[in-house]
Amino acid sequence: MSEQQLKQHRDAIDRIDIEILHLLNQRAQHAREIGEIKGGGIIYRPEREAQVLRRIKEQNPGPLPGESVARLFREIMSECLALEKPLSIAYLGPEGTFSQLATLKHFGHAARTVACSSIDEAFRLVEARALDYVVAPVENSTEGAVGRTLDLMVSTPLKVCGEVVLRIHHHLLRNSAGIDGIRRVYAHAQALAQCHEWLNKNLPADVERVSVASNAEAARLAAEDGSCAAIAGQAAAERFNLLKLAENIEDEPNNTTRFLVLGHQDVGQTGQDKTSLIVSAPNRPGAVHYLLAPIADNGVSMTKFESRPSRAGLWDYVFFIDVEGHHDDPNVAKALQGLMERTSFVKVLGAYPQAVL
Ligand SMILES: O=C(O)C(=O)C[C@]1(C(=O)O)C=C[C@@H](O)C=C1
Repeated sequence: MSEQQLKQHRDAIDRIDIEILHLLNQRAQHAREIGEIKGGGIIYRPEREAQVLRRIKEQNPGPLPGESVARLFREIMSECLALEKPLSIAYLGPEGTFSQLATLKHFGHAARTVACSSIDEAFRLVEARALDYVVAPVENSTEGAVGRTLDLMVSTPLKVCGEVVLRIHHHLLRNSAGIDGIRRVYAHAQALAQCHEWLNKNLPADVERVSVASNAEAARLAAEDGSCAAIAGQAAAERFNLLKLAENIEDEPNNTTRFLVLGHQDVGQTGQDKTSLIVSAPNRPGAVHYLLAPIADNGVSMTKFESRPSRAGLWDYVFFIDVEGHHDDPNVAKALQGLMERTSFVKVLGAYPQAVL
């Protein structure tokens, strides 16, 4: 390519960048005016954001991939929303955890993310309206449910208004090169379990495995002591300046964690939604089958079914159920009505758009 051709393309990029700049600011001006119309009401509208991102993916002519343009527009909306009112989001800290990554993936980088010392504290701060939303891990594809989040959902007045699905990649991190001399590996219990086979194959049997409160805490400890390693993600590696001795060491290559976003609002329909609910059933043969019949009878698909012992009575269970559709969709509404006729405890946690990114 000649210098002349290069210059022509760069001149075109310069012109386009200025056009994009003006268009971005026009967009932001509309968002600011929408903020004034909302007049102190609810600013964050998950249903509208999902529609914007889905439309962008559908109408994307390329060559940029749909996922990439959706990520860019995620950030554009994040900045536009911050002009209306900056949001503060609680997550299970410290900084550098997968919960923080999930929060940024969902709300974009203009949101203020606030690290909390426990999932309980994160819920409490949002319940007390000190922060706007909480992002809490609810299930991992390899390790299953996050019990504490499920337990909190039974009693919280908060409503589920979104979901985030995050691919989880774990790395073996250390403050110097090579595996020799590692005496101990720190990680969150779930990360240790998710990398169990890799550790068996690749580290000497006498290396101690120590579970700590978070992956970021593991990275912090490994940064301080050269005889220790950590299992954690990219964000923690960067934050604590650690070397990656081995990448993507999770046993299950499609390892994903699903998070729920909770706040104080109801979310409208988008046509591609989920509804989360909790029901209880007595511990009798056939009770669960009888209870769930209205879901199948109304043609509603169940995407999750998780049982947990109820705190109320010995051997009674509560069931965490996700179904496709919004609780205002006619078939879902009928299924819920049927459930309510068959059990004394149904709590609809919320309806929200299916994850777009
Ligand atoms: O449509 C709105 O209600 C807006 O406030 C605009 C906008 C956007 O930037 O597109 C910003 C924040 C909302 O969460 C949804 C969309």
